[in-house]
Amino acid sequence: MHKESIFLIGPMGAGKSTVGKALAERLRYQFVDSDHVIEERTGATIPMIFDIEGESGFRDREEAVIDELTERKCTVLATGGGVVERELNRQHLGTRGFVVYLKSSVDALIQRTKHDRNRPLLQTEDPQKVLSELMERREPWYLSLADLVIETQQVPVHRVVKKIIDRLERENIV
Ligand SMILES: Nc1ncnc2c1ncn2[C@@H]1O[C@H](COP(=O)(O)OP(=O)(O)O)[C@@H](O)[C@H]1O
Ligand SMILES: O=C(O)C1=C[C@@H](OP(=O)(O)O)[C@@H](O)[C@H](O)C1
Ligand SMILES: [Mg+2]
Repeated sequence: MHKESIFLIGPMGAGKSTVGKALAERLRYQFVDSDHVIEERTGATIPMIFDIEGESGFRDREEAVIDELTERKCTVLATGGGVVERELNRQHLGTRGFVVYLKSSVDALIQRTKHDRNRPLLQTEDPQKVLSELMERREPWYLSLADLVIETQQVPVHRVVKKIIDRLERENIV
C-alpha cells in the first residue's frame, strides 16, 4: 500500500519535531509541526494557550489543525504527544497516512525535556510521575495507530532518521 504522508506520534521528548524535520528533508517532503501551526495561528505560545484557555482550549485548536494537516500530501507531520487524546484525531491519523510511533523510555524522555519550559504539562513537581501516567493512558493508542514502531532510546537523531527511511523503503512506502 502506498500512503502519501507520514505522521509522527509519540510522547513529549520522543523526537517528533526534530526527527520529522530531518526526515522530511531526506525524503524531500514538506515538513509541518502541528504545535507550530497552532502557535502561529493563535499568535501565542503553547504555555500561553494553556494558561488562558486551559488544556481543553488547546485540544480544540489542535483538533482543527490536525483535521487540516492530515489532508496534505507528501508531508511529514510532527504531532504533539497528546494528539491521541481525541478520537477524531485518532481517526484522521489512522486513515489518512502512514503512522510512525517514536518510542522511548520515560527516563530518556525526562532527560530530553527537563530543561525545556515549553511543555506546560511537565512544569510540575514530579514530571516523571506525570509522564508515566500519560504513557500508561496514551501508549495503547500510540501502539494501535502505529504502522511502524521505531525505538529511539540511545539512538542519535540521524540514526533514528536512517532507521525510519530504511523501514519505509523496505516496506515500499516511499
Ligand atoms: N534520538 C534522540 N536522541 C537524543 N536527543 C534527542 C533525540 N530526539 C530528540 N532529541 C532531543 O530531545 C528534545 C526533544 O525533542 P523534540 O523533537 O522536541 O521532541 P517531541 O517533538 O517529540 O516532543 C530536543 O532537545 C531534541 O534535540
Ligand atoms: O503531550 C502533550 O499533551 C503535549 C505535547 C506537546 O508536544 P510535543 O509532544 O512535541 O512535546 C504539546 O503539544 C503540548 O505541550 C501538549
Ligand atoms: Mg514536538
